[in-house]
Amino acid sequence: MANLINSISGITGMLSATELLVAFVAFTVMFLILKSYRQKIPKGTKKMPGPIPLPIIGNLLQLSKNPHLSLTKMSETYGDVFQIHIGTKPVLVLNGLETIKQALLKQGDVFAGRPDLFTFRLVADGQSLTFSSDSGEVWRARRRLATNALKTFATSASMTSSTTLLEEHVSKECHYLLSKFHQIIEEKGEFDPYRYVVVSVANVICALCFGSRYDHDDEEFLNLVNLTDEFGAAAASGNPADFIPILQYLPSRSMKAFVDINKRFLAFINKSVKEHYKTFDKNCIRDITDSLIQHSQEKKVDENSNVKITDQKIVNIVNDLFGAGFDTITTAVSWSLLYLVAHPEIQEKIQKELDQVIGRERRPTLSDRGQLPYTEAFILEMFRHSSYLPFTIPHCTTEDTVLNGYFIPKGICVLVNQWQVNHNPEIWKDPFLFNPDRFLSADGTTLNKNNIDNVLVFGLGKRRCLGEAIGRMEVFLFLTTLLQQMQFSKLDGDKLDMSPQYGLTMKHKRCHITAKLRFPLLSSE
Ligand code: HEM
Repeated sequence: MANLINSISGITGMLSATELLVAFVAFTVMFLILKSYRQKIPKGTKKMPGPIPLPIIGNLLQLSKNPHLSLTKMSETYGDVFQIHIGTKPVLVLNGLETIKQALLKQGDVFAGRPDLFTFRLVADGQSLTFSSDSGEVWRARRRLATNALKTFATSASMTSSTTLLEEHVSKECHYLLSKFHQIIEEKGEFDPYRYVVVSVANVICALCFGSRYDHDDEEFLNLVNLTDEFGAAAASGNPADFIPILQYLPSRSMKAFVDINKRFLAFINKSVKEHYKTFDKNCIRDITDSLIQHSQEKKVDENSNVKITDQKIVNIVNDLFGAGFDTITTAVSWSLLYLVAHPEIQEKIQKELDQVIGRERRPTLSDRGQLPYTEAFILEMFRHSSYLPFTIPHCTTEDTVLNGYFIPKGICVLVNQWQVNHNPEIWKDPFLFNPDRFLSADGTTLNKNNIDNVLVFGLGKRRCLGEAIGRMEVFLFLTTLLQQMQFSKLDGDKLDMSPQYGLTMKHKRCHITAKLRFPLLSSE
């Protein structure tokens, strides 16, 4: 003991008063940070496991450039429920299908919140149905309105034919898209599929929301719909700026771009909404925007509850539908084209099935879905293998709870790892192999229901994607219509780079492919 005191006094003798003060402050700060990491755990529950955080930055370095991969790796050590720290903020990471079902389905209300994140506040002036932290009565009523509006303007029957409005819009856009592909191939021999698919898909949701469409060469529209890469990068799960407040004040090129994108998006939507107000006629409801204006004027938002919603919060639901309705589907179609050129034998099998079931005289319709099991299996495998929405949008807990015996505090940000579920070797044999057959019965004639339910792409429970049905229909219609009439292939000698770039939706690098018509284009009628 005497030795220890001697050595301490020896050391202090060598230090100045200023150095001692700095050491004391550093020690106190460390102590306070470590104390802030310690949680009080109620009796009978366990503390969540997880990697030890560093002061100030937490586990930021371990997240790496691909958080879905690093968090999946961590789940092998810590299990389905674990905690990391981004900065000093705790974040819960959920893995494993059964655990995720337990949280989002069985304890759905508790896990239905959205965290109050810096980037989320920048979307739609903080009024977004999807990203704002509102998860109470107002969010529920807005969600119902959005769901009903989509149903009315997408899946109801068209006045002019026996198909749905969605089929009509997709069929028209596919015709323009195929003509455009054909024209570009004649001129240049190759094309960047994403560049054209995004306009066609955005035109479908534009038709539903605003009753309008734009040309493939409309620069203003092109600039708007091509902003999604930067949006997805900033809104991705685990953005440090959402958790380390000082980063919000430092100059950042990507954050400036994100603010700018949101402003431009809002300006585009507001312009369309304004025009709708000017020409609104309650006896002629033309599209989703009109129907939302009508709801706001008649205040028939929700007959079952007394919830009061501002007109603005009703009408700007169209912002969420437009934003969510094109990036997700464009990314699906574009990944599909890449898988098809990487696996020409799979493309050939799909085309054989299309020729047998649909032939070459008419276009595919939704009623063909049941007769095209191989095509459906391909779409499921594209969703699973790419897992291009690696996490759902972050959730947060609305009250203290217990999951798998672990204590989960109220208000904790929750990352739901869809990628881990879709690549879990306990569910999927050879998870990294692209193999549509895994979704088919042994004789290849029917889909395997159990495996379908194991793919996680649209989230689950209260916050599950409200456009899921339309999303699945649209991906099916775009792909079958394109593949029926055109054969796609990679450029000679080209090595496809299929590595995904991390974001809210993960995209492949832009690339060029080529294509040829399988028979003369079907007419637009
Ligand atoms: C293939 C296409 C699509 C995929 C893969 C997809 C996926 C997702 C995912 C993963 C979420 C987050 C779920 C969660 O946080 O737990 C979500 C939310 C949402 N999606 Fe989709 N989506 C697609 C298409 C669409 C379409 C076409 C629309 C509407 C036109 C749409 C509207 C929404 C909305 C409004 C939310 C937020 C729901 C809420 O917070 O209550 N989505 N989607």
